[in-house]
Amino acid sequence: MSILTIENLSATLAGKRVVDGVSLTVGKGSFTGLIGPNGAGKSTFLRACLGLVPASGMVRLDGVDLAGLRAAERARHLAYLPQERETAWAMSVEAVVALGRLPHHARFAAPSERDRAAIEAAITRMDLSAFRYRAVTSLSGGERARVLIARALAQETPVLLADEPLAGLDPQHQIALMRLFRELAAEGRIIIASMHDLTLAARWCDRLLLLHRGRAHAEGRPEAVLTARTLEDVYTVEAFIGAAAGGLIVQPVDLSQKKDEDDHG
Ligand SMILES: Nc1ncnc2c1ncn2[C@@H]1O[C@H](COP(=O)(O)OP(=O)(O)OP(=O)(O)O)[C@@H](O)[C@H]1O
Repeated sequence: MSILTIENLSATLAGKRVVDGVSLTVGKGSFTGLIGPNGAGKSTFLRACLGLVPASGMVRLDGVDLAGLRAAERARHLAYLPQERETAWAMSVEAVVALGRLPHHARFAAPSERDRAAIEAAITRMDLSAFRYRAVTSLSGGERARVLIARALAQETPVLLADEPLAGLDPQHQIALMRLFRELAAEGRIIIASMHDLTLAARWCDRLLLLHRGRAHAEGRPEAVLTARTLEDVYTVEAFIGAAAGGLIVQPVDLSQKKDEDDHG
């Protein structure tokens, strides 16, 4: 039973406390949505979990302190999809996905049967077969995003931390990705993904962590976290929250516009 325990995680950047004492415990099979307004600290929280920014607190996977591991070993535990999708070199899609296997074999070693199977599975899952020999630099933003997700999948880690994986994807691929994350969780992985689409977060995540000014403002099941009051307090928007088959629909609305129309109509 894998359990990821994040205790009192804090990070300070340029003298500002950007992540402030955030704790979260998630077990295998869970898909957690990390939500919060721009600048709330979501990316920094994920990067702090990975040891990519100086942080205090503790991140443990099944009791193992991840900060104490060497980079390659940590990469066998945690895969990370960064927010930045730029790729500098004109490598083929297949070669980029294969980079996900680097933590699993000795430098310069030929890919094993297992490596090849993981690369194939990731390419198929991300619907990239038609692109496999294309240079990543020739792909559209959304296609490139899918390549980087495939690279993280090929890493075959028990934990996947994804920073805005939905950004740049069309609705069909957004839903496919949320379904995939649910499947990966059902296979026993731990998924934490930051996102801004609250309806997708509510429908597909089994829990949400809402960050606000670096702190955990709310955490729990989507219905408990996504209340009109919370959305107003944290996002300073009013929202239509409706129940529909498959989960909540959360639609921020500008109620002042409606009021103006009523007043003048
Ligand atoms: N390298 C840095 N130096 C100084 N401040 C930083 C740095 N990186 C991030 N910040 C600040 O930390 C805060 C949190 O940023 P972060 O990127 O973690 O937010 P976020 O919740 O991911 O936002 P978004 O939804 O806009 O991606 C912001 O105020 C940001 O300006």
